[in-house]
Amino acid sequence: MLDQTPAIDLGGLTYVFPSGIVGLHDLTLSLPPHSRTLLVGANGAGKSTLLKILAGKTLAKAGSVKIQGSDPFRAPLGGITYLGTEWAANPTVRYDMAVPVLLASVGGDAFPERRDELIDILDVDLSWHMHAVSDGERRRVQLVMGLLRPWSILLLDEVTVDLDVLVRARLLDFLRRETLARECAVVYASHIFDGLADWPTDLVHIHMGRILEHGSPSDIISRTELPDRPTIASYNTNSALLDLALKWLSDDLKDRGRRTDVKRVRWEDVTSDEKSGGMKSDAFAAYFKMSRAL
Ligand SMILES: Nc1ncnc2c1ncn2[C@@H]1O[C@H](COP(=O)(O)OP(=O)(O)OP(=O)(O)O)[C@@H](O)[C@H]1O
Repeated sequence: MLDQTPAIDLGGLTYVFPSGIVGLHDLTLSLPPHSRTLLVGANGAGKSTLLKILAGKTLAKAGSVKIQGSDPFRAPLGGITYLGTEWAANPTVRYDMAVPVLLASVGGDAFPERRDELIDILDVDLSWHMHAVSDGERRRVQLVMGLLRPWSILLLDEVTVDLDVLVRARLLDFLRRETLARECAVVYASHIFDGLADWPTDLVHIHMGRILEHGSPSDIISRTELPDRPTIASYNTNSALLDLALKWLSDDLKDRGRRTDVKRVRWEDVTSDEKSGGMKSDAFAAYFKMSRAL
């Protein structure tokens, strides 16, 4: 019988920052094995916050998070790989260090075939030294290091932004092949939709810490009325996915309203009633909207 355990399963997940600001509100989401999920949302929507919780880096205040049936914070399974942009800013990856030394330090020799395939796909030059590479070249090394060990859940937070289009396309193709060949899943937050039309199996629209939509791109695109004219004057696209993202983010902006029109409210300002059971009350929704719009 096929294993039906979802790759990722969230039940009423709510996350509150230490400052008291609500970051994620009541997220319920199930992503199957072999899925490739694209998180779509404006800057500040909550994508990184969610990816860090999935990676087990932060503990959510309420609700449940299960990665292949286990809580990634309390009972980490291993096999979760999180790749974010902060790695490249770490001074230690800007020392005069040869790339083969770095790859060996993360166990490259244990996966020689995979290592060599990734070096080829990401077009990494083994004579590079980390103090003398471009941002995109440094990113390629990060990706080879991060993808070396076969992961079961891969969480990518905008790490393809500084890759050239060819390397990005080859990387996305590699990830697609991985999800087809093994029981693994990818969640990818990106603002770049070029070439992604056929890549995701799942789209998740996040707005101000809430999931507004989840489904397959074809289902969502077929049920969404997309404007026949560009959402932004003189910005013409040939991609239904990009049109959808532009529509979602335009609607989100209207829904959020002007930043100057909202006042900051904190978690403790919400009554204990609303925190415990009435999360969907108008008062909580208004609180949540205000807290996220600042
Ligand atoms: N430590 C913090 N305390 C309070 N609020 C925070 C904290 N860190 C982030 N935020 C807020 O949480 C919201 C979500 O941030 P997050 O980084 O998850 O957004 P994002 O969707 O990944 O955005 P981007 O596309 O810009 O990367 C933002 O409004 C941000 O200002």
